[in-house]
Amino acid sequence: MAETETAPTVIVDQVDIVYRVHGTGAGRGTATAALNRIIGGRRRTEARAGVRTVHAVKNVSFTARKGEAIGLIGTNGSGKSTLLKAVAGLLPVERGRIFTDGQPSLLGVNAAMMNDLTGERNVRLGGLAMGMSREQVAERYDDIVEFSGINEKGDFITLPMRTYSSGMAARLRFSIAAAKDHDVLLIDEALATGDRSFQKRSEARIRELRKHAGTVFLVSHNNKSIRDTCDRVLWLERGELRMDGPTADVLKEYERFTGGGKG
Ligand SMILES: Nc1ncnc2c1ncn2[C@@H]1O[C@H](COP(=O)(O)OP(=O)(O)OP(=O)(O)O)[C@@H](O)[C@H]1O
Repeated sequence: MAETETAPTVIVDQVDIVYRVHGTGAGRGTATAALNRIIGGRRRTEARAGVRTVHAVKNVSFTARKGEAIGLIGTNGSGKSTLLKAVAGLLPVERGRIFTDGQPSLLGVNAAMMNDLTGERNVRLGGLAMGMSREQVAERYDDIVEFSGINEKGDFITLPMRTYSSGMAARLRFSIAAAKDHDVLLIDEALATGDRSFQKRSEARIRELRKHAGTVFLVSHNNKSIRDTCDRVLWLERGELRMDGPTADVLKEYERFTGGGKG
């Protein structure tokens, strides 16, 4: 075995994920064309019965190891968030298997925060939800707020979350989750928000989490964040894993793909 090879934390083995949307009005226009492309014979019956299916992830396999920070890239709708949710155990797979070591924590911009409660209450409840004890939350509270930068322009932490911009809310979410060590931390776009100094703090924290032998996944449209944070990148396109390799190699191909238009 290679000296650098550490223990696997996530194994994704030939995974397919299909969304089924129940409703009326299916089977018209471009939706039909898209459906016909993505569904097999077995599911045409469902389509006729008004069940729309979206084959969001197709035959994806990879193994993640301790200490790795892995970027997930791909154009809109390519299946990045879907794959992350499945690794977090929040979505069932249609085919294949996902093994994870411990309970992965998903940190997304859509993660549940209670808008009518203050930032402070959300930090305390969010910390508990992340598995910290009451004492740990109390001990880390000041650091979490400082890390988030929420109070830089006033005492926002005592105001309800609904008064926050989406960037502030995303920063607070990241700060709560980052206050704890995770075996597997899944981050969806958190770093795309926030100013440069918050991004720098986040990147430094991700490096720390990696030192504590965790694995970090980062979904982002910000190639610079990916470059600064990740040593390996998975590129998904239309649900398929198009490339898996060192960050520089994958980003080079991806930038050629996105920057090159049709050519
Ligand atoms: N809850 C859902 N129900 C039905 N289809 C969905 C659902 N969520 C996502 N999809 C579809 O699955 C496909 C993959 O979506 P996903 O959000 O995983 O892509 P993404 O790469 O994260 O996109 P983006 O970069 O735009 O955030 C898309 O075609 C999307 O429309």
